[in-house]
Amino acid sequence: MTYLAATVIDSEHYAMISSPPKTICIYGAGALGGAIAAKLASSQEEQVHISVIARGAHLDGIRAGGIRLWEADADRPLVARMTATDDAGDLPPQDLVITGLKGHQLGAAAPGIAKLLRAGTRIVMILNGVPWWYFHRDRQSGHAEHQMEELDPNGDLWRLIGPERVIGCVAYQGAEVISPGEIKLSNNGHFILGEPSGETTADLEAIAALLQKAGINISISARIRDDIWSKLMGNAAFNPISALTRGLMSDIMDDPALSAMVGQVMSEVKAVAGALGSRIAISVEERLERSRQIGPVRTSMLQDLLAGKALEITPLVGVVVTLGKLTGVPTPTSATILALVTQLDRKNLQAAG
Ligand SMILES: NC(=O)C1=CN([C@@H]2O[C@H](COP(=O)(O)OP(=O)(O)OC[C@H]3O[C@@H](n4cnc5c(N)ncnc54)[C@H](OP(=O)(O)O)[C@@H]3O)[C@@H](O)[C@H]2O)C=CC1
Ligand SMILES: CC(C)(CO)C(=O)C(=O)O
Repeated sequence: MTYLAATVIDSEHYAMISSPPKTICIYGAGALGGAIAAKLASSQEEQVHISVIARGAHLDGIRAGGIRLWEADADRPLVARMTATDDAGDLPPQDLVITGLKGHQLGAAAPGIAKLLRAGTRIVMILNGVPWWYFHRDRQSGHAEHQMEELDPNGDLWRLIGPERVIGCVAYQGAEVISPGEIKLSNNGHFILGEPSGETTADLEAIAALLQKAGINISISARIRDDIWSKLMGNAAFNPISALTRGLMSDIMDDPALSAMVGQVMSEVKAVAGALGSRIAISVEERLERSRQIGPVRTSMLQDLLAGKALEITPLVGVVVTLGKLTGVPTPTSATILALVTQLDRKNLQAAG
């Protein structure tokens, strides 16, 4: 396990009652959530209980044959069986919940997630983009505890879950559900975990160790917001542009006009992040080069478009524009892409019925 920056210890944090956690539920066991569930279920001792919340045909697939997980370049899948349901009320309160939901799906799932909580339950939220809890215990922006209505309509997540339970998670791991219950990873990726406060808590270390033991590459960050923005420099550009063009990441990078547009979005995201007090060490040129190395990957937004599902637009694109306005940073390219991809989403959902 690596530590990405110096840490500050602060005793005021939420703590798991059972550490390491004995009951773990993955809520939204899709591409990334399902991959983590399969690895956890295959690596823990008997007394640790892993369950998943999924729905529809994917849930049927998991119930019938477990999660079949194809690591990148594997010649056979890892098969992991676990308790699977679409009703959180079927499960007892948990020590740890890991969400694999998209940012725009969290609000609707909040009452279900709340059923899994008791004092001390921690929640790792795997998310691209700016998360709903972003300003909780934020000492760098001057907007501490600011709540973003567009990410958390009516404040349901803040009220029913509570930002104090959350551990942020940034995923550098490509994944796709390729058939019900079957998941394919596109690389041997890694995940970054961090408390919103920047502390290295006992919970954070216990959860990181648990995931590491399951064969997942984990880093702990004392500045998780910096990591969120560094990742978002890519997703704010590639995800909507890939949906608009139906192109793979490599198709976008091979097109000079599109890769220039990616660079413009990256500059805007970096400027907004800087205005909120984040330190992004990577330059736009280095970030572009890193994205080029990812190769022929279908982004999660393109996967959703092709499946006729709602797109994760607000956390990845809309919030960049909103926070640009909050901080006085111009975001013209992001605003244009936002208008285009919002219309695409509307038409795509109409066509899907
Ligand atoms: N996939 C990738 O390569 C990467 C994704 N990310 C980010 O990680 C996060 C998770 O993405 P990803 O793994 O792709 O997401 P997926 O869409 O693959 O998984 C989400 C799963 O949750 C299910 N779900 C949604 N709402 C509910 C609900 N109320 N009850 C039960 N199940 C529900 C979805 O079902 P349904 O399909 O029916 O909606 C789906 O199976 C996103 O923020 C994404 O941007 C980050 C890096 C890479
Ligand atoms: C493009 C990718 C895989 C980069 O990790 C991603 O984050 C996504 O598809 O949302």
